Amino acid sequence: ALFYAQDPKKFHLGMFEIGKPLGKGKFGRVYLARERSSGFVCALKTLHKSEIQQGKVEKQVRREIEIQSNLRHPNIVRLYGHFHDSKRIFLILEFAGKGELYKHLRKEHRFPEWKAAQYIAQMCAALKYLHKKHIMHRDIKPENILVGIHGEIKISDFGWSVHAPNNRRQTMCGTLDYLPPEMLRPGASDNYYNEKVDLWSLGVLTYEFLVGEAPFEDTPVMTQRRIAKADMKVPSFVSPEARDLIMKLLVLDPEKRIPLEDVERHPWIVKHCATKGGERGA
Ligand SMILES: CC(C)NC(=O)[C@H]1CCC[C@H]1Nc1nc(Nc2ccc(C(=O)N(C)C3CCN(C)CC3)cc2)ncc1C(F)(F)F
Repeated sequence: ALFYAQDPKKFHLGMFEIGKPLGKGKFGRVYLARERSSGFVCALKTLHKSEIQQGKVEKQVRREIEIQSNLRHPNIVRLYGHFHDSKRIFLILEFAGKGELYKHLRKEHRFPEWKAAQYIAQMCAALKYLHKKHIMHRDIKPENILVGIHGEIKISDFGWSVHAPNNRRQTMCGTLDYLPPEMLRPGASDNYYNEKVDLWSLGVLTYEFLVGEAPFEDTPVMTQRRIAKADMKVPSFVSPEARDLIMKLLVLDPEKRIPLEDVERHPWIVKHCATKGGERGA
């Protein structure tokens, strides 16, 4: 709300006091920043135009800005505005006080079931919000999730998100671990997939939170083969309820994956997430 004091069209670098670097994004650094007149603290993500042009990702960046600017959800990183100078594009983003989820996961090796269930419930809420707008994220993984000051999680990086249905083939970069089989299937020019791709990735995320590694982690060739057959083993230390949810999300046929409404009501989620007003009599 602080930003609305300014005319949204006139953001510029001089408006911000730049603080410590928060880390490196894909196309440039991210800095802690404070908007001078309001004192509002945010994250300023810089994208180098040269690298964007080389990477031929202008369209993706424009889409990321267009999509994320219109999203308002506690489990989605807010994009308040953007501006550019001769060399860089600047995204004015919500500052997440507890940083990058994947760093917490690496440090803790794996999350206790109560924490994993609460994170998955929050992911469900964010995905329900996106899917209602017919937006599929398509790149759900720990690296794209941040942690807010109260321990709540926030997804970001909408570079791969698109409005469903989508029958264009995009070249994916980075890890294959989270890709659903229908995005790996070769050929089929009318290759058609929809937001159910995010359900598969939610299953991979649940597995990785509880086990500490992705279910199909292997060499790239083997990973693709194992995804295509949903070939994975759930270790015995994972509770039967959690295993049940994972097996209902990692289903080859997108139509047979458990919908988000049923994920929210799943016994493993209900057991660990006291929903407000949902409590049964003690
Ligand atoms: C989803 C996307 C793919 N990821 C990103 O963009 C990454 C790329 C680099 C930073 C992050 N982007 C953001 N990070 C924050 N908060 C934040 C980050 C790092 C720390 C932290 O651990 N340190 C400073 C530590 C403190 C201790 N020292 C030792 C190491 C760094 C603490 C808070 N808020 C908003 C953003 C956002 F996204 F809005 F830009």
